[in-house]
Amino acid sequence: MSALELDAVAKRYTTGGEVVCAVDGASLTIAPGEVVALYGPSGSGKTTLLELAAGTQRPDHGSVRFGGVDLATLSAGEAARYRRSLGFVFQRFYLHPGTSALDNAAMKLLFAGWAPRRAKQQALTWLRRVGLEQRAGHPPSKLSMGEQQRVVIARALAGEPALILADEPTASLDTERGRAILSLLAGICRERRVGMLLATHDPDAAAFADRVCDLRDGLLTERADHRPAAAPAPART
Ligand SMILES: Nc1ncnc2c1ncn2[C@@H]1O[C@H](COP(=O)(O)OP(=O)(O)OP(=O)(O)O)[C@@H](O)[C@H]1O
Repeated sequence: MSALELDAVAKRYTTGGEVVCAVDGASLTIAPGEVVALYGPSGSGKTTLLELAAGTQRPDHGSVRFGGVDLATLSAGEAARYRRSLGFVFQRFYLHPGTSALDNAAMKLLFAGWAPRRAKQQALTWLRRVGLEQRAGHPPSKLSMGEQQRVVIARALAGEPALILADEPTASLDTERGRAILSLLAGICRERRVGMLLATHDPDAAAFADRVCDLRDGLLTERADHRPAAAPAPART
């Protein structure tokens, strides 16, 4: 069964009498462990589609289902629980500056009510998995951009997410570090059977996806001839 299914989803914004069709009848499925890129220029509707997938926006038409359940039918509490089950990886890291990589990676678990010791153990497991165990005690200011994004990935995966929503996750990184991060993230998603919707305007990032959907003015077209890029050699980030 598909993890996420968008069926003929449309979303318009009206501002000052002007109507913008941000997403125009998009249909898309993501299976567990599948990495799907939304590739398009600024303003093409990528973030809106991610928000529809997260349930933070409601479609004007069509449906968004997760595990077969239409998000529109969820109560406020169920919708909040669904959002908590997602892992978010953004261009900006949103790391807490005053605390260590370990505390940052554990933060979501602590908010979710995990006991501190267990949360830190889980966070450390994921920092180890992304190659940052030796830097666990460092605050974000003492980490490189690539290392900070690895903390974000550890934070997202520590909660054992049902789905990862990534919005331009490599935009703050140079090409080599971006490739290393994407390769790591895509590899973990496939290994853990977690689907990922990856919004990007970077062809290098899209290349790591199993499938690529081109977005233009809210219209989505899946590429028929896409083949995922091979993982690059490990690089320092
Ligand atoms: N809250 C909003 N109110 C009005 N218009 C909006 C709103 N959010 C997005 N839009 C418009 O919808 C269209 C799609 O925007 P969206 O942010 O989804 O695209 P994007 O591909 O993610 O762009 P970017 O890469 O620049 O973030 C754009 O024309 C944008 O101006």
